Amino acid sequence: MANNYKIVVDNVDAGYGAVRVLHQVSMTIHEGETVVLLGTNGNGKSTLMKCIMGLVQPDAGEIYLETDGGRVDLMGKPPEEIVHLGITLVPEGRRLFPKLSVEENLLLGAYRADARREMDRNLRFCCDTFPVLNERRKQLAGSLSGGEQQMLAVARAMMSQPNILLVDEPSIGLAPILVSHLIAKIKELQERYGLTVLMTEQNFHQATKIADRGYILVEGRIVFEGQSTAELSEHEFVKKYYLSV
Ligand SMILES: Nc1ncnc2c1ncn2[C@@H]1O[C@H](COP(=O)(O)OP(=O)(O)OP(=O)(O)O)[C@@H](O)[C@H]1O
Repeated sequence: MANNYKIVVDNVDAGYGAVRVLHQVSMTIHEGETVVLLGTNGNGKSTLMKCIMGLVQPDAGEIYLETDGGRVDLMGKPPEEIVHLGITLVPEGRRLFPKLSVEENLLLGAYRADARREMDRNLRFCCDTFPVLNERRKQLAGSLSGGEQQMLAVARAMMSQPNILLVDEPSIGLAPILVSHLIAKIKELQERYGLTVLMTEQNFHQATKIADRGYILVEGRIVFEGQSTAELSEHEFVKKYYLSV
C-alpha cells in the first residue's frame, strides 16, 4: 500500500433488509493510528466493520481508501479484494476452524496472492510473534484456551499481511490477564509493523492502553469523536457504560 493512506467512511447508511442499523456514519482512520469504536451491544459496531470489509453493502454514503496515489473506493468491492488492498478483519467470536490445527488455521489466513507467496515467511513471523501458537502448531484450534484462540484469530489475520486491522471485540469472554496479554500483542504489532488498527472493545481501560482516539456509536449514529482517550473518558456515555461512574 502507498504511504500516507487513510480509510474514510462518509455518511454511511446500512442495515439488513428492513432493519436499519447505521445512520449517516462518518469516520476517518489515518495510517498508523489506533482508533477505538465504543458503543453498547447492538449499536452497529460490527455492522460498520462489515461495511468496511465489503461483507455488508451500505445503502448510502461512501467508503474509500485515500492514498498518495489517489482514491480507491471500497464500496461494491468483494471482501477478498478489500483484503488484497491490505485491510483484514478479526471477527467477533474468532470464527476459527476448530477441527483444523493451529497451523492449518494460520495457512487459511494467507489467501491473498502475495501473502501466499510469502506464506512461509509469514508463518515464521506469526510463530515468532505468538510463541504459544508455535508450541501448539499441530494441536486442534478447538482445543486451545479462549485466550489462545483469540491470539490465533489475530495471527491468522496477520497471515494476509494487512496494513489495516479491524478487530471486533477481541477481549469478549476472556479473563482480565488474557485481555492484557492480547492488547499487549496488538500494541507490539503496531510498534513493530506500523499497523493501523480500528477496534471495538468493551474494556475501556484496556482499549486506552493502545488507542490514540475514538468514536462513540449510539443507535447507529456517531454521537462523539474524541481526539484522545482522555477526552473519551470525560464523555457521559463512557462514564455510564464503560466506567460505571
Ligand atoms: N445478519 C443480520 N440480519 C439482521 N439483523 C442483524 C444482522 N446482524 C446484525 N443485525 C442487527 O443489527 C443491529 C446491530 O448489530 P451489530 O452486530 O452491528 O451491533 P454491535 O454494536 O456490533 O453489537 P454486538 O457487540 O452485540 O455485536 C442489531 O440490532 C442486530 O440484531
